[in-house]
Amino acid sequence: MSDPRPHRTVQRTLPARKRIALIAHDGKKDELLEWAARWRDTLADHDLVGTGTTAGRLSREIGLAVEGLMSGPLGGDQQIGARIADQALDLLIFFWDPFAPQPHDPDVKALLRLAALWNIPVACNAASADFLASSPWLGQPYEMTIPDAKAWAASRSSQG
Ligand SMILES: O=C(CO)COP(=O)(O)O
Repeated sequence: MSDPRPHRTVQRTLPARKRIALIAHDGKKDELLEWAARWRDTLADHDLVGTGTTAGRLSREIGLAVEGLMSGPLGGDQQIGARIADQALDLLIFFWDPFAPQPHDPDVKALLRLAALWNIPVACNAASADFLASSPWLGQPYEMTIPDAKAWAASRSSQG
């Protein structure tokens, strides 16, 4: 059986102006809003995207420009995941609720899996988000490694 794990990596440079996804489950939305209000000026220097309800509240209540995708239970987590796979997202701030099972838990798991796979910095609560937002790399290009998708596809097609 083939090794189910990509071994080769390539370099990816995250741009100085980051594309940041902001997401919160209902039980965590107030916490995310509070956090985003504290970091408002920092966040305003980057391109923000969010799942529908979260993005709407960030725009309305804090005045941040946030591109709103589909609401999470309707596919928004998957849309964010697709951006990760396309290398079109640089940071994920996702306050998921450890106390509330979601009807779309498989989508949440899929999003977190893609973030881990593609080496995306992720914050899951206010403290980890503070660390990300205060990182010197937030406003600078950042070099990192990601799986080599071409080598992965080539090795799998040569086995078939
Ligand atoms: O459910 C979510 C993430 O899994 C968030 O979606 P909303 O921002 O639309 O509430």
